[in-house]
Amino acid sequence: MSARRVVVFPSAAELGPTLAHLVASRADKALKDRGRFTVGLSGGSLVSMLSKELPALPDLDCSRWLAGFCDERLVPFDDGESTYGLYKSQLFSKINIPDSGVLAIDPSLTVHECAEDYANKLKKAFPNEDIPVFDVLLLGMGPDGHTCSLFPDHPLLEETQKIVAPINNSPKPPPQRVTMTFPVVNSARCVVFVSTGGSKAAVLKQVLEGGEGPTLPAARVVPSKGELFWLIDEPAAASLTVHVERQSTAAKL
Ligand SMILES: O=C1O[C@H](COP(=O)(O)O)[C@@H](O)[C@H](O)[C@H]1O
Repeated sequence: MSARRVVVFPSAAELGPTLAHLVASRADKALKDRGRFTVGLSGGSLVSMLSKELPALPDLDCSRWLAGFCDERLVPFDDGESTYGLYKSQLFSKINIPDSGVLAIDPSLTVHECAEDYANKLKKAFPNEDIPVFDVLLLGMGPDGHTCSLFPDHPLLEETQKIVAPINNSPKPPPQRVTMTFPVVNSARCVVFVSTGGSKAAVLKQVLEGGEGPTLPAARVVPSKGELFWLIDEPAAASLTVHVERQSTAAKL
């Protein structure tokens, strides 16, 4: 386990370019070391940030990228809630990632079949690993402390066998989703949380500093060998007392 780095930016506008540089630098390393770059994407606010910042990087070559989804909502791709649908129209259309480089769910299946099908796609994409080891997982955190579709007090938090699990009763709509489980999340080489806005301040304090009550899902993300970054803005960091790094402009991490 390497040290957690909490990096605070004045606003999301300064944070975005640093996120893009971080992804690009880990992609360069992965391409040199292993000939491909594997990245797990999350939905929510990350979609627009990545879709703005990644295409703005000069010379970004995504031809050997493999992008999966840390979680996905079980809705048709043309539904506004589909994370794949949003990335397809906002990001994949602007970068040179091949269709074969995107591992999407099959939304026509039942939620259980869909989770199994997506797990099989991951196993095929990572044939030499019992648990897929992604180069980078990009995560968000909801105001309740959930990450991926791993929600507080949900039995899925204890899942140790499956690499992808179905969820039928997500407290945040839509109710049916599939999600990577903690064994996959904590096997990644690098995990990057992005959390912005004052609505995240209280939960961020609990996740990063602890407190009473059960450990929130986002606080259970502790990569066993990989790096862990929290990229946050000043409003989200407002209540923190732990050590943080402050950056006023785009930085290389
Ligand atoms: O529902 C979801 O929410 C989380 C957090 O989203 P945010 O908008 O608060 O950043 C997201 O990471 C997850 O992928 C998504 O399915």
